[in-house]
Amino acid sequence: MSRFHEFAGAEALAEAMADRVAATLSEAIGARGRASIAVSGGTTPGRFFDALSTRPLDWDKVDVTLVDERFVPFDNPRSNHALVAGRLLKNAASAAHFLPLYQPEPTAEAAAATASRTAGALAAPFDVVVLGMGGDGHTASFFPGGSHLSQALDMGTDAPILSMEADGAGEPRLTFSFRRLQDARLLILHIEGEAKRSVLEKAQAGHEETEMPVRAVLRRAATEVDIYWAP
Ligand SMILES: O=C1O[C@H](COP(=O)(O)O)[C@@H](O)[C@H](O)[C@H]1O
Repeated sequence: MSRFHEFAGAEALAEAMADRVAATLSEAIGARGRASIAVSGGTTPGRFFDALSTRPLDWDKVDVTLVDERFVPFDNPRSNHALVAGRLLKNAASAAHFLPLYQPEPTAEAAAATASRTAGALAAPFDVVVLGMGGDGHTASFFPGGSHLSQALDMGTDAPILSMEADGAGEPRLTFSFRRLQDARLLILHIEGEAKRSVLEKAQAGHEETEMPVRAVLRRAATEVDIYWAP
């Protein structure tokens, strides 16, 4: 199940999404003393990060992590951590506590095991999860043909963070499991552009998760998905 929120442009979307996310984090701090958010990387969330970073919140009580990461160090231009550091962890949000998925281990598999003990130990469920989607129907690092795709999508998988290799992924990846993402108190899928709207419609029209893993989120997430879209 999902709700579709359409905006005239990317700026309006970023501001509205930042208001919604900030309100959810604020409620969480009020209710439980701390709040958690897992965000995506890639090219889409930059404007949203800029907007969210200015929202007045008790940011020192907010834990921020990534839904997925490329297995590259911070100084690599493809690092999702570097994106979050530059666009989100600034202004008021510079006081937030960031938990990285990347770990300087010899393999992505070893890094996933280490990250499972750190970021993976954040209390479940997340207060907020913001997912993106690739043109191939991947979300987080649930890639079609991914080496650990079936484990990542399996609700029986205990490991909170897994490694993933896939032809379309570039470098090896680290990803939170579907189980750890799907029950967030606020679960957002953020996409922009006509091409991604078409990909979304194709995903909504079919069932096969191995073909388009975002279908797991659209069809099986415990939390209703809020889809934010602008042309
Ligand atoms: O590789 C990734 O891609 C997706 C989508 O990225 P975009 O550039 O099309 O916005 C992103 O959600 C994911 O976090 C990232 O690692």
